Amino acid sequence: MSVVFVASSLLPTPFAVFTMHGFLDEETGIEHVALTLGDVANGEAVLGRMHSECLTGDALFSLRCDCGFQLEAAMKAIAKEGRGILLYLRQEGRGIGLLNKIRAYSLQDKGADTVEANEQLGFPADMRQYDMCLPMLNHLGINAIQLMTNNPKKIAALKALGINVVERKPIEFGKNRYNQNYLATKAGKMGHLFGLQHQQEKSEDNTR
Ligand SMILES: Nc1nc2c(ncn2[C@@H]2O[C@H](COP(=O)(O)OP(=O)(O)OP(=O)(O)O)[C@@H](O)[C@H]2O)c(=O)[nH]1
Ligand SMILES: [Zn+2]
Repeated sequence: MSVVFVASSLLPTPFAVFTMHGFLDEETGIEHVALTLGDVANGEAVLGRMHSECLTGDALFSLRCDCGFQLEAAMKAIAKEGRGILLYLRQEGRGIGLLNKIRAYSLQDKGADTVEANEQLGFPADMRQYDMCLPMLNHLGINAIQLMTNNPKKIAALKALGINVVERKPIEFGKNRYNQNYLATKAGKMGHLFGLQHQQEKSEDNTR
């Protein structure tokens, strides 16, 4: 995989003024983004999130999933810490793409769960790769991460790439009546770790 750095700029947000770094996968033409805050290259472990694109949740306020809430919570956590990294990975719909995700949602409207819907379309439940993370983190001088995730497969994939995940930080936000089944399937069929977050963090901000 040939992922190269292209350009950096400031990105003011309601939470902090991040620095935004753009990367290009020269083989596929896919553009990825990293947001950093503070000195992330000083050798100390960095609070981080590797967030896969979810146009519906991240930009269109969808309540079908928890993605947008997790994205906002991660940015807020990094802002609170004053230091951290968010990789925004352009692998929509766990890698099947936006239009196939809409096809999958259509099947879910008829009763399939999120895994069954992918399978009925001929895809595995999760097609994501995390290879692009390594060149992005290397470019930014980061070698150890406190990772915000509930997904043990994400941790395993990053570790397999040689990324030093020193700690997992739960990130449970955005539970609502529309994503109950989605979250239950994540926990039941995909091995996600739920229910371990501190009560205080839960009550902090569950809705936008
Ligand atoms: N195929 C499919 N993809 C979905 C569905 N709901 C959300 N997604 C995608 O699932 C991915 C979620 O990414 P993340 O939030 O980074 O990862 P995660 O595996 O949920 O793990 P966490 O780190 O615990 O959030 C995004 O690419 C979404 O577009 C769905 O019903 N079907
Ligand atoms: Zn989503």
